[in-house]
Amino acid sequence: MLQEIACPVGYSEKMIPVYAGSHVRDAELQLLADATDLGLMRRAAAALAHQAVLMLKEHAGRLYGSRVVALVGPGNNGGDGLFALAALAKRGVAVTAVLLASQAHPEGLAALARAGGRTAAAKRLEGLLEGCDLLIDAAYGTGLRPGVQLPVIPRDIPVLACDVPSGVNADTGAAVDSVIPADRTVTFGALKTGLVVGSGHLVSGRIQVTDLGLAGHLPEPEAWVVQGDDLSLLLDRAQDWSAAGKHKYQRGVLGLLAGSAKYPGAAVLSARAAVSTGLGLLRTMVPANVATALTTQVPEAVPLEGEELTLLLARNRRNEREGATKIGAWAIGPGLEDTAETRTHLNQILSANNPCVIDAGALAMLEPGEHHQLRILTPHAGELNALLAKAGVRVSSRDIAADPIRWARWAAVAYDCVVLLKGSATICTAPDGYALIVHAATPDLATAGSGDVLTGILGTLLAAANLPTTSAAADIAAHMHRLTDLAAAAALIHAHAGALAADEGTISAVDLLVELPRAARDLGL
Ligand SMILES: NC(=O)C1=CN([C@@H]2O[C@H](COP(=O)(O)OP(=O)(O)OC[C@H]3O[C@@H](n4cnc5c(N)ncnc54)[C@H](O)[C@@H]3O)[C@@H](O)[C@H]2O)[C@@H](O)CC1
Repeated sequence: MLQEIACPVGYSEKMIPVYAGSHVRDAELQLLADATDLGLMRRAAAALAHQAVLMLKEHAGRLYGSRVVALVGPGNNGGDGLFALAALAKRGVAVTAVLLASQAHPEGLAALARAGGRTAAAKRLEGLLEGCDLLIDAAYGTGLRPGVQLPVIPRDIPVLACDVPSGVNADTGAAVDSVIPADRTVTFGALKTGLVVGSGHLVSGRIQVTDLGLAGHLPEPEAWVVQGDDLSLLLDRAQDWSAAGKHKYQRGVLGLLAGSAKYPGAAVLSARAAVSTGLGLLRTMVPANVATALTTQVPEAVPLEGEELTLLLARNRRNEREGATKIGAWAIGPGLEDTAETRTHLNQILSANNPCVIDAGALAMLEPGEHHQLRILTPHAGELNALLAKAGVRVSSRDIAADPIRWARWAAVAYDCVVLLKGSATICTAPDGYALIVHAATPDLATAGSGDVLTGILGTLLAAANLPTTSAAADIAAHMHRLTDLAAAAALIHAHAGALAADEGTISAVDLLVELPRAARDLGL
């Protein structure tokens, strides 16, 4: 789902910085050490009440006489909820704070009582939800500890989450089974990691970031969320992308090693995606039984035989000095099966040190520990799991879902390359921790062949980026960042193609291909 994120003006020029929830909490505490009043909480509560008003107008069609129930926890999150209820009560809304614990924020309780709001015990929640126009979830925010059990809220009641949907770990995106999904989340001080990845991303709804003046108290962001209009920024950091005046070799030559009798379509999908993204020339290495289908469906592709590969890789090395490589990058893996021949080709290609994207079948043939390769691995959670296991790191798919940035980073370090972890929130990360997050526009992107399309898009971007081979890379960290930018750029184009295709109904990988040229053009490629 495309996550709509609204930020205050001036919050971020382009990419939206993301911070671990606990870092934001620390920054708030630092700020409070300077100012001991309830200023921050009042500002947070005012923003929460404002969004509640918008939601009431949208869903109930009125403000006066509407009914709002808030789940109020024992900490400051509950305090925010109580002050917000008080503000709503002053505007004629019938408000009730359902107290989940024996204690609640004292000043918040006093403000609610002064405004004429009511409190109720948790056992009365079910009855109070009947006829309720809006539920404010102010049970737990960044202070959540493990082991919480939350009440079930009927799906037809709109939910506004205070800071973080209760049950979500704001540092990681993990969520308890009883998490309360929100239609909208007002988050305070900064966008939190837990809202944009993992399960947290799926239950946060539309996000409104409220500035609390924490700048100067926050550490470096943990990651950035990138959206469609960030594409040019991501690409421009790598090079001049205008195709004007370039011949086909300068627009990029991509080698594709893909396909098998079992998965012939994967090679075709990657090849078509590469060509549709504006590649100069595609050279394809596929098994004989896939070649005919590929030539028929991608007539632009020029087949590459085993012997020619050896010659070409040698020529690549010679031409590098003249600045004109014959194959600029490789896309390896879609539909690939582990055979002796495949391994020979794979090793040949990898030893040439061209920038490459490694996907699907090729991931299973990769070993950790080779250093300084300009590679992007594109696993889904299951493949990441296997990659980590080979590197001696035992985690379950559930662990990965609960803290995807962390495990994607582990793999990036173990394989010393960029990792693009696919998911409804795709995470692109370099070994030094630089990370970008791209949200899928539609859950339908999780369809067979969708990853093959992504590999083709990314292959084209890599080929056109004219990156040096490893030996020429003076500053490997800077190059890893460029690869991360390109990986996120490919994910953005892929996501936008998905959004365009979803406008027409449910989507298949072929629908993505059809929309690719328009998606690339819309985003300014
Ligand atoms: N610190 C500040 O200055 C500000 C904090 N704000 C709000 O404060 C929140 C953080 O406040 P807190 O640090 O008080 O944390 P929370 O209010 O999120 O939760 C902490 C409270 O919940 C209890 N708790 C946590 N997990 C539990 C579990 N599993 N079972 C039972 N009880 C559990 C804790 O014992 C504690 O009483 C933010 O999310 C935000 O909503 C905002 O008001 C802005 C300013």
